[in-house]
Amino acid sequence: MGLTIQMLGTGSAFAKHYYNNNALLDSGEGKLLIDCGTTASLALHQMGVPLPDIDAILITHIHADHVGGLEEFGFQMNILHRRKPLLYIAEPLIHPLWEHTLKGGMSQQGMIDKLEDVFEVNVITPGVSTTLVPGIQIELIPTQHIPGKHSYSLFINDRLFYSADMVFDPDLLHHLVHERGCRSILHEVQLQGAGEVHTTLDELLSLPTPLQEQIHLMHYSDDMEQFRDKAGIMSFLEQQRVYPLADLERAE
Ligand SMILES: Nc1ccn([C@@H]2O[C@@H]3COP(=O)(O)O[C@H]3[C@H]2O)c(=O)n1
Ligand SMILES: [Zn+2]
Ligand SMILES: [Zn+2]
Repeated sequence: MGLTIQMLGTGSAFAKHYYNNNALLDSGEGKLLIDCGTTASLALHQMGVPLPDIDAILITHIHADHVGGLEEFGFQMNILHRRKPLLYIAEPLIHPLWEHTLKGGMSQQGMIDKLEDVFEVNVITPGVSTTLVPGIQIELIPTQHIPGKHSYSLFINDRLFYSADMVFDPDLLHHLVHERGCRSILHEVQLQGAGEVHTTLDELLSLPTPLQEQIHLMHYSDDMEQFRDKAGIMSFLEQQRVYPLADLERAE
């Protein structure tokens, strides 16, 4: 079986019709969860995926729609399943994830006082393609989102670019497609307004046609249906649909 990708949700941080923009990659040999937002455990429940079936979690950046479900995930796995989930994370995210996000809910005197007490923490180095679960290699690519906050997009199996929340970076997209063999792009999109911390639909529409053909849109707001015919040849990913990676790639 080839790699499949299933979005737990495709919504922006404020969406109510769509769950948080988190993804489940399945190589057939292992499952990797990309981000674990506030709605992750409910979405996984609806998808029929028990938490212990997930082999590892990878975090792109610290916002609730990407890490807000880690407390429940960690507690469920530790308390109900007696296992520490494997957490892949870039080193600069460890301190803010524990001190600013999880510690308030998870710390427990004499038992839990650091991230490693709940998760099996594996640090991954940006710029280095690393096998996280069998059949899934990820390279973290630092991308800009919020000034002063670290955020990492993903290059998966040397062929799929998965944007974290990020401002428009056309040079990176050109580089990946023309020099790195990238064959499809899952890109966050902000449908209306100025893209101060996100990439707008208008910015993506400014890309050359062959690049747009590779782009599938995610992390969109509740009014997405009004934009279906305004996105040109770019398509909107559907939450919880299982996409074989090959189906996301443009026919040559
Ligand atoms: N400077 C900021 C910071 C945050 N935000 C909004 O808050 C959301 C947090 O999650 P997100 O998915 O990164 O989207 C962010 C913006 O909608 C924003 O619009 N501008
Ligand atoms: Zn987000
Ligand atoms: Zn964000």
